[in-house]
Amino acid sequence: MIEAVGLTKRYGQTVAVDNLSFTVQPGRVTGFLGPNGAGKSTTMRMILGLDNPTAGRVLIGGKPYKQLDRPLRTVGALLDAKWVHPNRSARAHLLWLARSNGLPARRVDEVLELVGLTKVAKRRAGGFSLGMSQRLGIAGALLGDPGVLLFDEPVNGLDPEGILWIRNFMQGLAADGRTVLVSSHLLSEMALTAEDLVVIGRGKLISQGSTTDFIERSTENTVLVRSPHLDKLRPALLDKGFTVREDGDGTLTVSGASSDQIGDIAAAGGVVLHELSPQRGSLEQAFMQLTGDAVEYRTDLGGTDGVADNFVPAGK
Ligand SMILES: Nc1ncnc2c1ncn2[C@@H]1O[C@H](COP(=O)(O)OP(=O)(O)OP(=O)(O)O)[C@@H](O)[C@H]1O
Repeated sequence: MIEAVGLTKRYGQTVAVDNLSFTVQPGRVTGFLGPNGAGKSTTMRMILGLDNPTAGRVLIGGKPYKQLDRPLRTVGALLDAKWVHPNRSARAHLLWLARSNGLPARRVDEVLELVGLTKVAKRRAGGFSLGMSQRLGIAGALLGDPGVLLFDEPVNGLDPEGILWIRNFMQGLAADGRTVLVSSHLLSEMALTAEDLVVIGRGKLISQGSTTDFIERSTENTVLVRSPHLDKLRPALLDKGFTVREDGDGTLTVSGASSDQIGDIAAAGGVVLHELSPQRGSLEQAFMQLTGDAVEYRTDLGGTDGVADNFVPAGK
């Protein structure tokens, strides 16, 4: 478990992390989300003892990182996949990491196998594709067989196969009972990967809880109805107090009613339906809704499109 209490980090005038409290539970993947500059990387660095909090604390299994006896056996992290000597082979890189942390060499071969790099273990890491580099970074994080894992943007720049592999792998680690915290700007991917979310903006906590709750709380569930008899159905729905929006293409979007209710009303009025489909809000819509005011830089394009552009950092 990771537990942050009143965590704060100031760099001069900038408050990067502001009185942030949250917990990350074992046995599930927790997504760490926030607009650019929200303080995610700074928080991860503080969890890993790479940066000292100005105030507050963050504990891993009840202890600050610096008090862990054998840190690599407690927590593993992938912060920067390219953090590897380019002329070293994958195996040599991991052996160096293992030796400097008192871990046995046989563990290197185990983690290479786990991430599927055994066949290329002797190739120089500098020539690796991004996907292979991410796997090597993950192998490094797993060396000490830690119960807590942190991944900063692990799917950035990966192809769909690489993204799927990382998703399954992280979910497998969580299913083993590990605590897995992962930051990402790919919200559709996070919606599939993370059961829980910690969402921050301008260094402050915006939301913590299950991904499903986060989406349901901040988006509206509607039902799309297609029928050749909208003129008959519309007044019947309004009569029941539901909100109806005419979409202009032979469909209605109904708020406040379940598809069962709409189906019953249609049947009672002898209205033929060609489509009746519940529309769920997306993580992206929920994120826009809840983090709108916390965006550090915003172009004035209007609408959510302009805001969305700011969430995808250049080069990330
Ligand atoms: N070493 C530093 N010195 C000064 N300011 C810093 C430093 N590190 C981070 N900051 C500032 O702290 C704030 C939070 O940055 P951080 O990199 O933690 O955000 P982030 O959520 O990881 O952003 P991104 O999604 O763009 O990676 C930003 O305003 C950033 O400019």
